[in-house]
Amino acid sequence: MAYIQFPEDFKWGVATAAYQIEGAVRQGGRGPSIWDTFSHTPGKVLNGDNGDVACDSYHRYEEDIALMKELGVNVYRFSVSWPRIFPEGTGKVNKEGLAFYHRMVDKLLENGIEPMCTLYHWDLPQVLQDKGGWDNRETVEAFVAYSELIFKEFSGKIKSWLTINEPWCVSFLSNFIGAHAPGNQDLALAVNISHHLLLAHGKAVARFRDLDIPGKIGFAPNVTWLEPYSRDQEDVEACRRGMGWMVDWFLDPIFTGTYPAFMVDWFAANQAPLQIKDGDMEWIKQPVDFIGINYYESNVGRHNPQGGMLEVESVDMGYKKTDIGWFINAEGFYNVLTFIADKYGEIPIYITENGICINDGVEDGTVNDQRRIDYLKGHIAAVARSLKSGVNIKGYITWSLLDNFEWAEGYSKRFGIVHVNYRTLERTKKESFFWYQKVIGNSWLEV
Ligand SMILES: CO[C@H](O)c1c[n+]2c([nH]1)[C@H](O)[C@@H](O)[C@H](O)[C@H]2CO
Repeated sequence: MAYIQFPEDFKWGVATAAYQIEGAVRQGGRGPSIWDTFSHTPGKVLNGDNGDVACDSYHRYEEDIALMKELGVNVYRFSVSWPRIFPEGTGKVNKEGLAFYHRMVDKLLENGIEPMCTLYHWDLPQVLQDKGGWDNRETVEAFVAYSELIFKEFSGKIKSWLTINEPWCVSFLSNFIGAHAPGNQDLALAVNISHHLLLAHGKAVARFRDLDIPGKIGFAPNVTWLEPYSRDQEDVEACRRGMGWMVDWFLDPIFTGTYPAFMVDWFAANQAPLQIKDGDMEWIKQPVDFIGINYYESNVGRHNPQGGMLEVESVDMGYKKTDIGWFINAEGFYNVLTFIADKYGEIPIYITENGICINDGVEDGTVNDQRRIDYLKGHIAAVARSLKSGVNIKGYITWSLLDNFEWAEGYSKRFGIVHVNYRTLERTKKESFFWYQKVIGNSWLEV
């Protein structure tokens, strides 16, 4: 049996997000978010599920941290619920909300687990959405004020910060495709929102620097790899668009201060012109200390004039699929990581999300999720291969510690290495938990 040894200082972790695990949506002074509204709107979430209770981690965080301690992780990536801090989005601070996160962060630190805080993981205060949400530049300033409060409140306790989780999902998935809250379907709106998200990110980074907060800050784009079905230029260009609006659109502005021209032109040709105000790009291109990469799947793509706004379609090449229907292809993980390193250089990278939807249930007190083990093994091996190729990867954080509220799919889709019984809220460690525990303990992978 061969082994891949990871660097001595390589970090291993698990990730969650506030709306997906906390519950207690009307407790502790929390205000409503766009996901409270969306999940309570009939037809928006499968089976009418919502995050009202979720995994009840607002009350059970100590049990969750005990699981992390047993697992042996050194990093826990979580998100702060903006409406738990500012129930109205701005203005009056909810002290109970701050106290909750202090309790949780203190418990992590007591257990030798480094907190990695995502400031925005999609739960925008509804009051701000009522004023236009991310389409309104005032929301940018509100985000900076919220970020500043959290920076100051947790300075010294939290030293790894992510501004925004997956701005592609917040802009295009939520305001063009419309599958997530608030559920708009308007490309011009989505392009404008994508710009405001980058502006909010850049201004928050600038404030972090001005306040001289100890630690490092980045953001977490979701990425994919689209392999052209053929060498036809049309297929190659279609795949570049499929990656361009997700990867280059959010990384180019931060690393070069400009948007990728091929996407600016494509959006303009689709009546969605990019509107930038003087000085915006200076704010956006604030240097970051690292980037979080969220990767799940890749596809083979080809040009199809009927293939949606981007004129691209996925070709089923017979790859295995997950229980949410995504293709499994660890090769694509290596390809996109090396693409990012080739294009954006030595920037430190944390894999801030990688995982698989496997809906196996509890049998005889455990969950034999061998397919999840196979996926994690292949994708962690791709990380090792990328490291060997010189990609500056500093850690791997799997999604997720717990089965949780999977957005528009509700509780029907399970990503956890710990099973959650949503009736009893009982946690059950899956076989993948014990497999990951061994990988972390040795910081090596058997291949
Ligand atoms: C298309 O996959 C995205 O990169 C992605 C996948 N995921 C995500 N983003 C989100 O950051 C998580 O909140 C989801 O729970 C998780 C699993 O769906």
